[in-house]
Parts: sequence; C-alpha cells; structure tokens
Amino acid sequence: MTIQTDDFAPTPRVVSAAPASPKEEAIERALRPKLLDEYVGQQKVREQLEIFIGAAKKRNEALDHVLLFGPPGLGKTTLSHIIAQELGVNLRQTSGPVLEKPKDLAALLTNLEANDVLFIDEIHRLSPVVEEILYPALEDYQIDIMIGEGPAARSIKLDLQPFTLVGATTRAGMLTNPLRDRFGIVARLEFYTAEELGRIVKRSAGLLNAPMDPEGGFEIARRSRGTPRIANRLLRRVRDYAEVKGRGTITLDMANRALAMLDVDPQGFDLMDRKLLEAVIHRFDGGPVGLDNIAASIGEERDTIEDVIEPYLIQQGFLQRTPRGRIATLAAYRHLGVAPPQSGDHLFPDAS
Ligand SMILES: Nc1ncnc2c1ncn2[C@@H]1O[C@H](COP(=O)(O)OP(=O)(O)OP(=O)(O)O)[C@@H](O)[C@H]1O
Ligand SMILES: [Mg+2]
Repeated sequence: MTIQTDDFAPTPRVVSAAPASPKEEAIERALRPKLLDEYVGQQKVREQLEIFIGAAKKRNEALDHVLLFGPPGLGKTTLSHIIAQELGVNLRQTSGPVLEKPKDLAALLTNLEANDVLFIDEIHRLSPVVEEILYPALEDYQIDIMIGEGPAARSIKLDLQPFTLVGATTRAGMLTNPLRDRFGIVARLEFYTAEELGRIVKRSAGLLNAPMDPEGGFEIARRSRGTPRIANRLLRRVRDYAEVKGRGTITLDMANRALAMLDVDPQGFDLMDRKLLEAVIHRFDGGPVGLDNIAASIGEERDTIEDVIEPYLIQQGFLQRTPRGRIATLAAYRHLGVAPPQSGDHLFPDAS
C-alpha cells in the first residue's frame, strides 16, 4: 500500500482531534483497523461487542442497536465499520445534520438488507421530525410515511428488514431520552493509554513504511492526548521531519525536535490547551469560571472547548468541572510554572 505523506502545510491545530482535510481523511481510512482483533484498547467495549456480535450471527439476527460515544478521534467511526465487517453485512453511512427530511431517512431505511448496519454519525444533531420516524423503525422495524399532500394525505406503514443502528456522538448528554433508551448496547470510548497508542503508532508506521525506533514511537504515543487520530497525525509529521532533518528514521531525538517545533509540549498539550489553562489561572484567578467566559477569553467556541479541548485536560487532572465552573488544579499551576495562590481553598472546592 502506498500512502502519500502530508507536507508541512500548517493546520489550525496539530493536536486538534478533528480530521484536518479530505487528504487526512483518506490517510485515516488507510490506517483504520478492519477487524475487532486489530482494534487496540477499549477492552471492555471490545469484549462486549465480540459476545453480542457472535450471538447475533449465531441466531442470524440483527445485532441490537449500538450507541458509541466519546471525544473526537477515539475510534467511533472505525468501530462502526468493524461492527458491519464482523457481522458480514453492508454498512450504510450518514450523519445527523445530513438527514434534513423524514424522507431522507426513509429512503435509507427502506433500502437496507436484512441485518445491515446503518451508521448515523453526530446522531445528537438529528432533527426532531427525523428522529420521530426513527423510533418505530428501531422498535418494530416499521416506518410511518405520509403519502400525498393536503386533505388527501394519508399515512401508510412500511415494513423494514431487521437492521442495526449504530449511532455515534461526542455528547451522550445531548441525546433525547426516548432515543437513548432505544439503544441496547451503549459503549463509552475512553482515552487511550500511552502503551495502547504506542501499539497504534507502531502499526501505522509499519503501514506507512516509516522506519521508527521504539523510543521514538513511544514519545509520539505519550504526547498524543490519548487519541489515536492525533497519534497518527503526529507520526506523519515526525516522519516528515526525520526525512528532511535527519536520516529518515524516527528516533527519540527526531520526535522531541519535531514535536517542539509543532508546539506540542511534553505533556502532549498544544497551544490551545495551554491558552485555556493560562486563561483560567491568570484571568480568572484559577476559577471557578464558566465555560462562556473561558470561550470569550480565548476566542474559541463553547462547544469546541467542551467537546475537544477540556475532556483530556479534565481526564488528566489539570482542570476540574464543578457546579460553579471550571477550576485549574495544582497540576495546571505546576505545568505552567506558576506559583499556586497562598490560600488554595478554591483548588479544593469540596472542602469548603
Ligand atoms: N482502537 C483503535 N486502534 C487503532 N487505530 C485506531 C483506533 N481507534 C481509532 N484509530 C485510528 O484513529 C483514526 C480516527 O478514528 P475515528 O475516525 O474512528 O474516530 P471518531 O471517534 O469517529 O472521531 P470523530 O468523533 O471525529 O468522528 C482512525 O482512522 C484510525 O486509524
Ligand atoms: Mg467519526
């Protein structure tokens, strides 16, 4: 397999978890594991799916509907493809914002073959009218559609083939209850450990024919914000760097220098992460501060902060989410080399 490398074209955020360009999406597809066995990490989710998929196949039934949620780049789309592949059925793919009208969804549903997988990305963005026809489809494999217009309009019931809906969202909290209740399997994807990302980087380097020594690979893994998409992206950047500035092999030294150039710090934080922590510490005295104030202060969308930037900072213990707002922890002060305030009461909101 030959895969084009990225050049040094600047992207808005090198550790942004969203795919940067159509070109990057093509590379991602090439690096995507195809089978459950190749899917690294997420052990609990993998074990569950293995059992449920095995059982569904044995009974020749459709798998229960699956909801996948977690921050961008953790492998939701990848997993949806794997589910269809392991079931040995077709995958039809769409997304919440694309399905504008009930008939868009009806067309997809009526074309499904028995036990197929319908993947709806960003399912929290389905419009209410579309969501409405999804309910009976999920429950009874039936849809009600309107034929004709005005006084002559009437509703007819159509039977569907049994199918599996795989829904993906970065925010399970934004799903309506009736929709969430219709998923039999709910899988929350977690950030990956450095060791798991190390395995992903090693596999990708192999597919890209990029020579890499283990220390170089581990450094990339360690600084990838727990996210496979970022690991694969940093790998390609470091590979470019090693080709131009070194002898082509990704070594620890090459990784360190390339990552410094890309402003990815030893913790794996980039400029946006540091900007956020700095704002909370310097402009809001360490917090608590509300999301909207942080958003205004650093010039980012509230949603981006909530979906993309803060989950990792929170998981790593640099930021805390409290009912009164976000708080920078002692780890954040230390990381930025700022002396924590003398009275550290607000760092421990529960103690007051
Ligand atoms: N468990 C994994 N093992 C190996 N590679 C993975 C794994 N999960 C994700 N990847 C890699 O990371 C890339 C991004 O994953 P994917 O597109 O599935 O993320 P996503 O959760 O759908 O993101 P988004 O929320 O932006 O849609 C994939 O192309 C794949 O190469
Ligand atoms: Mg996706």
